[in-house]
Amino acid sequence: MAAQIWGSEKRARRRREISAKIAQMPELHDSKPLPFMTREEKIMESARKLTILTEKMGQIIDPTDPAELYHLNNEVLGLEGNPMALHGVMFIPALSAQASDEQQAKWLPRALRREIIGTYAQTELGHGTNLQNLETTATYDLATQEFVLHTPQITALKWWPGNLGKSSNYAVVVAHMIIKAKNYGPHPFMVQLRDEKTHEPLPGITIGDIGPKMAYNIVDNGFLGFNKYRIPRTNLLMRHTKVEADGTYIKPPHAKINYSAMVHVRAYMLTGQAIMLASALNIATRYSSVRRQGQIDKSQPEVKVLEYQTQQHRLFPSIARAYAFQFAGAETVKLYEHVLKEMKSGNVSLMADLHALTSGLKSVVTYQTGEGIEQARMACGGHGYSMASYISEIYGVAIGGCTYEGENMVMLLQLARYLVKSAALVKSGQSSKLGPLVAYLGVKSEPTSLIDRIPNSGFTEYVKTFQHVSKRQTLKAADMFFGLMEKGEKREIAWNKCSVELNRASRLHTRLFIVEAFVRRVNEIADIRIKEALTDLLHLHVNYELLDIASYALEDGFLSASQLDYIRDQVYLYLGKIRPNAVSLLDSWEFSDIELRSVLGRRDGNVYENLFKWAKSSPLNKTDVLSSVTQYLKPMMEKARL
Ligand SMILES: CCCCC/C=C\C/C=C\C/C=C\CCC(=O)SCCNC(=O)CCNC(=O)[C@H](O)C(C)(C)COP(=O)(O)OP(=O)(O)OC[C@H]1O[C@@H](n2cnc3c(N)ncnc32)[C@H](O)[C@@H]1OP(=O)(O)O
Ligand SMILES: Cc1cc2nc3c(=O)[nH]c(=O)nc-3n(C[C@H](O)[C@H](O)[C@H](O)COP(=O)(O)OP(=O)(O)OC[C@H]3O[C@@H](n4cnc5c(N)ncnc54)[C@H](O)[C@@H]3O)c2cc1C
Repeated sequence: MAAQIWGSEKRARRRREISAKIAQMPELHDSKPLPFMTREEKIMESARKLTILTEKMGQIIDPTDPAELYHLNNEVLGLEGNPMALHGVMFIPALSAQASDEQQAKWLPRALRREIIGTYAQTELGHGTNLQNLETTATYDLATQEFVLHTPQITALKWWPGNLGKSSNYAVVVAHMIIKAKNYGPHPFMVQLRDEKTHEPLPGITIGDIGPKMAYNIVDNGFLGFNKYRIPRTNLLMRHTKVEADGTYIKPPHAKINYSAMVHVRAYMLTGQAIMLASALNIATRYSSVRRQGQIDKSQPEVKVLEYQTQQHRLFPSIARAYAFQFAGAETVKLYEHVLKEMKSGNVSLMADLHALTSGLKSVVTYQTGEGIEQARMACGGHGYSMASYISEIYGVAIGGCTYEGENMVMLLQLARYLVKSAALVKSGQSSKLGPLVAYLGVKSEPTSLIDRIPNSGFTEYVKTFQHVSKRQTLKAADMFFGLMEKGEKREIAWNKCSVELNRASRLHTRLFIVEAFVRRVNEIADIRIKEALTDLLHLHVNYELLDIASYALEDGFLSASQLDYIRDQVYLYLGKIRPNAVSLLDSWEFSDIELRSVLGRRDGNVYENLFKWAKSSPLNKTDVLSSVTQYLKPMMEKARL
């Protein structure tokens, strides 16, 4: 099963080997539980481990393999980020995709050797979503052949970029490029921020940390202002766009090609989200098979809380989602790598499809991951609320994904643009022009769902039902939009008035893709036992998801009330079938105790003793009487007694 999750037997074996090596290297372990550290201590601890990793990485992993690097990071540095998180996640990808060969030769080896630390500085205090209204400017000075970076007002301060505040000395900065008074829109520039020897900010740069956040507090998300700060013309990233010495602008082959670093993260973050969901579920499911509370049959002893159907209903559909996201994420990464290769050789025709797909997936996956992790926390009762469970930290980190790389509603609306264009093709009789991901929009469906009517139909009838609801909602939302325009409404106003319906279509389309990716994977599996376990999980997935969106299928009578009862019964049937495999389905992800950082989720199940040990190690317990008591509470009580 680990081979299915991680992509191959070799990958699963390598993960195990890497975890085993890390277990033998105490210098790479947290020196004390992260929840007991201050933010400064955590950053220091992370930087300490990061430096050791830079030295010893080659002994543990193949540093050129992104999957091994990701695993190493998760084990050693953890989910809360690290002082170089954005260096790998966005700075290097931005340089790789947007810098010319000559620029790459100059900067990439230094970045890869970690001679310099970089980040991606795009979002500002006043604007994150609407890139057209970013306010930082890069004005070309023809006389000196330099760009002059400037922050005209407070809202133009860069705000949020990870590791910008304190750790990075370089950044890819996105600014509006102005040449001879003409604004060419946002473009990426390579900018040195700090002196390489002293790490002091360079003259003309104002920089710092934006303060503590809901989670990710090891990352120094920062602010950045420029006061007429000059950089050479050749620091504009010039793989696709060029500016010649005389100010001549050579436009890129696709208007949005400079957004590729964002698409990179949107594609790769899906499996990251799956891992976080599976981690929280691993903790909750293991704990649920240790925790005994109450009886189902009063004549029997107290049961493990995992025996309660409500507990299973709370956890198991999310287990199925974690697998579904991992499989859909793996497919998306493959597609991304393919499109990137094509883009590098000048073919930009697949960019729109990839943008639409990753926009929808990013939104649905992060939202449902957040939901699943929060349910996992509640499933652990009181102990879930303790930082000893570590679930709250996983939650805080995971839901950051609903916001970064494009706020979820906004990204769903990006997919909706693609769906509406596709609907227009269907309506004008040009269905043959539909791309493969939306081809179903042009296919006539049966009048009613055949779920429960065709024995042994596998998952075909389910897929058809998802296709039907997605198609219907897409065409309905598109009709609403076209209808408003026909009545004379301006395009943008009409769009806004339909945007809730449009986003519903985007969610349904994305959920269909996730279901299809799960079905594709299960169909590929040769090993009978693995196939059987995953088929059970897929049954739960399709029935649970369909129940969740049933109103769309009921409103036009595609599903009947009796079919809905059948679907509900299937959910209960598969909850029971999955119960014996539940812990194993999560243990198959092979998270080590070091990686999980959870007292509740320990592999050995020795929860209570370790919770007590953990509590005793709280800094508050270093002394029996705190100074808050001697200074304030004790005098207060004494005064009251007089
Ligand atoms: C490697 C492992 C990674 C794992 C990750 C794990 C952990 C992560 C840890 C920490 C966080 C890390 C990073 C976070 C970093 C950031 O958050 S960076 C900042 C991200 N910011 C955003 O995402 C901003 C969101 N806004 C936008 O993307 C755009 O502004 C917009 C909403 C898409 C609108 O753009 P605009 O230029 O104004 O669009 P316009 O209306 O002019 O045109 C729309 C058309 O453009 C097409 N389009 C847009 N984007 C793309 C694209 N990327 N590719 C292709 N096409 C694109 C769009 O489809 C429209 O086409 P039409 O034909 O007109 O419909
Ligand atoms: C943990 C974290 C890490 C980050 N890292 C980085 C980084 O490394 N580099 C970087 O540059 N940035 C980074 N960011 C910033 C992040 O990319 C932005 O916050 C994000 O893109 C959302 O933009 P915003 O803050 O402007 O939200 P807003 O756009 O202000 O969103 C507020 C509300 O308005 C709605 N809204 C906005 N526009 C529309 C619209 N057109 N239609 C409908 N609704 C709309 C949104 O849906 C939302 O409900 C990070 C953010 C976080 C939380």
